[in-house]
Amino acid sequence: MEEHALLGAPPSARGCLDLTAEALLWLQRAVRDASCYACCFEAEGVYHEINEEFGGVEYLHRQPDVIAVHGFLSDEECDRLREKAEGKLKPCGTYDSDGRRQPRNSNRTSSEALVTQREVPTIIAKLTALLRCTPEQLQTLNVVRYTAGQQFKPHCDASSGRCSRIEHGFVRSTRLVSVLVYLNSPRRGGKTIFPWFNMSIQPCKGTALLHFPASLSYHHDPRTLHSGAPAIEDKWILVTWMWYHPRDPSLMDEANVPELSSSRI
Ligand SMILES: O=C(O)CCC(=O)C(=O)O
Ligand SMILES: [Fe+2]
Repeated sequence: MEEHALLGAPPSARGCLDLTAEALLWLQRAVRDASCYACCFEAEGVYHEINEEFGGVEYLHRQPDVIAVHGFLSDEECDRLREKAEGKLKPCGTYDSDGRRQPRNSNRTSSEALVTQREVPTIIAKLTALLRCTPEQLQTLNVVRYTAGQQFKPHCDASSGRCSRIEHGFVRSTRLVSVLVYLNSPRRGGKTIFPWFNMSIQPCKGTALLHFPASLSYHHDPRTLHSGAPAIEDKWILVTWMWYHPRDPSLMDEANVPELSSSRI
């Protein structure tokens, strides 16, 4: 792999990260995108502002911003979420460019269970306070479990421009904030990795991790490429995304999503 004008030597050559060939291809494509959008980062790179006064906020990286919120969920809230989802998990799907769910996909080998907002009112209140958004801007929450060897290969959580039609009930919108909350603390494996700036985060129970996949002018930020590295021990997370616009309830109504259990968190 040649040294790149923007990136310098690839990360593996610098001995920082052992990237797969696939990840390097992603990076090359990201570099191409980045040169297209280089001017936008300065001129239009305005991102959603979260509530920095929310307890536990720590910037792990700036431009692009990656934020940890320590103690976002209590141990008990994490345990109760895992209990809710246990036994209800199904293999994760992925979504094509038209937002259609694709069955099992080798890029994302974990299992998931959707959690309706009515089951987790306390968590929704925390999310809306932290993100400064309405519940209707939140994509239906998802509890995800990775067992040994399972992973989510390098990807970005938004693509350029508004989504082509309807995704998860959101119309011609985009994801402004990605939120994942670690529900346990595996000691080995399962790191969240941002190869662009060589950052890897070891899951820590109750910590939320935020990044900003697209700007307020709908430019996706290729620097936010990230992956969930293969798990060694079980890894559990809660994931959701804050969208630019509220969901259209006639297209995706959580009233039609079955509850995982009768307990409320
Ligand atoms: O599991 C992780 O650490 C990353 C998950 C992720 O990127 C996603 O669900 O979009
Ligand atoms: Fe992601």
